[in-house]
Amino acid sequence: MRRKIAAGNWKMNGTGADIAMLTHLAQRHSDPSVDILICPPATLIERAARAVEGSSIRIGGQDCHAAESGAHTGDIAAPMLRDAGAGAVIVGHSERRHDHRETDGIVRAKAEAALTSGLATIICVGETLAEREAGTTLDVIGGQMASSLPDTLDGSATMLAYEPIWAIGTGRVPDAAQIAEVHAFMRNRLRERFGQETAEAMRLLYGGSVKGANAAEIFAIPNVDGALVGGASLAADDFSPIIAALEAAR
Ligand SMILES: O=C[C@H](O)COP(=O)(O)O
Repeated sequence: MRRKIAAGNWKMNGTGADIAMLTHLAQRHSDPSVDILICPPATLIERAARAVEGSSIRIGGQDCHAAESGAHTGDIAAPMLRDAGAGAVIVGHSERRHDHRETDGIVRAKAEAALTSGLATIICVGETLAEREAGTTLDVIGGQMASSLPDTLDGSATMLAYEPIWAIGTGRVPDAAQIAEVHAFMRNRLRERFGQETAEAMRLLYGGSVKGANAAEIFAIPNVDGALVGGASLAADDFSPIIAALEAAR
């Protein structure tokens, strides 16, 4: 049975003052029946990890470099994230793919580095609005999966996040049938490539305008094992109802 996960991606938001949010969240969810992960900006990882010590909240990075160390100004290696207190990392977010021109090959190398370092790894895929409207969504997702996922992976340490780009930060969410179709497709593709055991162990997250108000409906969709939440993960009052909806969906 896959344990559900509510993952928050703070993106380029947050300063030291926002660490208090984590303490509130930890108090509200002292014994959660789902995993809770917060990925703050790199500047806050160490402080965040210290703030949630002894609680069930885990801290993750938003990106890592494919190399273990070296001359890569401004980048952060997976072992550095571990050292700072992170237990997970997101790779291949559409904002990284777009802003930093990260290709599937780069995402795959990052995922390999993250998994090798012992970080739980969330690999993101998702189509643009033009691709959705052209009817090529499954081709796009299939292609991203084929080229962004490492050939060998630990299903329990690897998560796949479906994030339609047109739903990120827009308030626009695919309908339940659209999410169900993509998630079933992803599970099947995983089964074909990695076998039943790995495919069943991998958690599939949905991301894109998840809020307290739509969380229950999204979590009722088959093959949705949790969410990758942006805007609504910044405040405990917004993220908490999403965690509660996920717990109720078990
Ligand atoms: O990583 C999170 C996603 O990009 C979703 O962001 P959002 O919840 O603000 O739409």
